[in-house]
Amino acid sequence: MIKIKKIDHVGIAVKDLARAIEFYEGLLGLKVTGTEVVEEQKVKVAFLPTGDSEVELLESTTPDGPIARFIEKNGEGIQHIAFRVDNLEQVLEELKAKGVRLIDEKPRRGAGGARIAFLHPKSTFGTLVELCERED
Ligand SMILES: C[C@@H](C(=O)O)C(=O)SCCNC(=O)CCNC(=O)[C@H](O)C(C)(C)COP(=O)(O)OP(=O)(O)OC[C@H]1O[C@@H](n2cnc3c(N)ncnc32)[C@H](O)[C@@H]1OP(=O)(O)O
Ligand SMILES: [Co+2]
Repeated sequence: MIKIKKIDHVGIAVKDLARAIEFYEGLLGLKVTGTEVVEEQKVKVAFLPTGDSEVELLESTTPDGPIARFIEKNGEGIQHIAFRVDNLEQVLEELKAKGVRLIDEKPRRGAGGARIAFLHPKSTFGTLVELCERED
C-alpha cells in the first residue's frame, strides 16, 4: 500500500533564478536554505521552506533541459509537484504494475541528497509528479 507522507515541494520553472529569489525572499519573506546544481536534471535549484513543504525554484542550465523545454512551451510557472514517500523503489514497482507510466524506472539523485523519480503527466491527469525519498 502506497503512503504519501506530504507534499515535499512544488517545483517552479523560472528563467532567472536570482531574480525569482529576489521576489520570493524580498517580497514574500521566504528564505533560501540551499542552492545546488543537479547536473543530471540540467537545473540549478533553490529551496525555500514554507511550513512543512518547500518551494523549489528551478532554472535551466542548458537550452535543451526539461525546464528550458517547459518554459519554451508554457512560459514560467509550476512545473511539478513532489510527494514524499518512504520506500521509493517499492512505490515505483507498485505503480508500474498498475500500469502507470514511469519516466524513471529507478530512483535518481535529486537535490539535497534525495532519491527521486518522475511519473509521466499522461498517466497523472496532466501534472508532472515527482516522488521523493529523503531523511527528515
Ligand atoms: C532537481 C530535482 C529535485 O527536485 O530534486 C527536480 O525537481 S528536477 C526537475 C526537472 N526535471 C524533470 O522534469 C525530469 C522529468 N521530466 C521529463 O522527463 C520531461 O520533461 C517530460 C515530462 C517527459 C516532458 O518531456 P518533453 O518536454 O520532451 O515532452 P513533450 O513536451 O512532448 O510533452 C509530452 C506531453 O506532456 C506534457 N508535459 C510536458 N511537461 C509537462 C509538465 N511539466 N507538466 C504537465 N504536462 C507536461 C506536454 O504538454 C505534452 O502533452 P501534449 O502531448 O498533450 O502536448
Ligand atoms: Co523537484
